Amino acid sequence: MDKLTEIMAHKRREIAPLVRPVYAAELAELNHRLPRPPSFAAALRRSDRKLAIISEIKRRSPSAGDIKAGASALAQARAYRAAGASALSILTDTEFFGGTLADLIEVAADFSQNPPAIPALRKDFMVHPIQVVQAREAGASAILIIVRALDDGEITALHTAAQAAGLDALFEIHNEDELDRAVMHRAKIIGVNNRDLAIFKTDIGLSERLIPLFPKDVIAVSESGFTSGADAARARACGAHALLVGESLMRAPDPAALISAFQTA
Ligand SMILES: O=P(O)(O)OC[C@@H](O)[C@@H](O)c1c[nH]c2ccccc12
Repeated sequence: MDKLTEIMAHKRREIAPLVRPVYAAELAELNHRLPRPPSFAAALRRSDRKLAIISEIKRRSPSAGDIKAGASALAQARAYRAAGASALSILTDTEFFGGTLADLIEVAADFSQNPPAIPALRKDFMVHPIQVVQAREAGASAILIIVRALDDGEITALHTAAQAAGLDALFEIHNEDELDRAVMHRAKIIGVNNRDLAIFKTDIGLSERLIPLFPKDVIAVSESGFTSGADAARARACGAHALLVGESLMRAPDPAALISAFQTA
């Protein structure tokens, strides 16, 4: 069994006790009642032509092991914001990545009380609309849809729920077939994960192959494996609007210097 399959099996077991029908009316009511989160999509389209940097809070991962065990999500988020990050990606999976939904709640609450708020992606293995309810309540601006991990019915349910709740969706893909599926679902934001989650090999060449095939109106994100301005320059050259960066920023003694190197590549 590859790692993604293992993670998805665990996630389905983890959320099983929470699963219940989630109707459009409930999501619309939630969206109406809660303050509107900052737009994730808008943050990725910068007017100054710099690359948008989605900065990730990730304490550990199956591929890297411990990255920054015990890191404060709030301190990390504040450092990223001060460094000019366009958006955050907050891992909320505990078992494999050492994050929690409480990390997202803490950061979103702090940012809304002490502006400016930058949008946060709930980075988790979404399988059911109940996780969209959680994301909206926690203060997220977007959810992740990993195309390879889901069937088309699940994708429709998640995407429809996200739209009803006022959230954007980042569709994550690894090959041409998954790109076709994301486009069929009318994805507005598509990310190429340069890391193959089955075997943990990272290759920015995957973005160079796939991003030029995106429809012109889609926001293009290149995810994983960025450590230098030279890496970022490759993503920009093939048409990426945004980079999703985790490990190198978590480890950086000065995230601001690295973010600025990525932005101006
Ligand atoms: O730490 P990196 O190599 O900069 O990668 C960040 C991000 O792309 C990666 O964490 C990621 C991409 N897709 C995911 C899906 C689930 C969990 C994690 C991820």
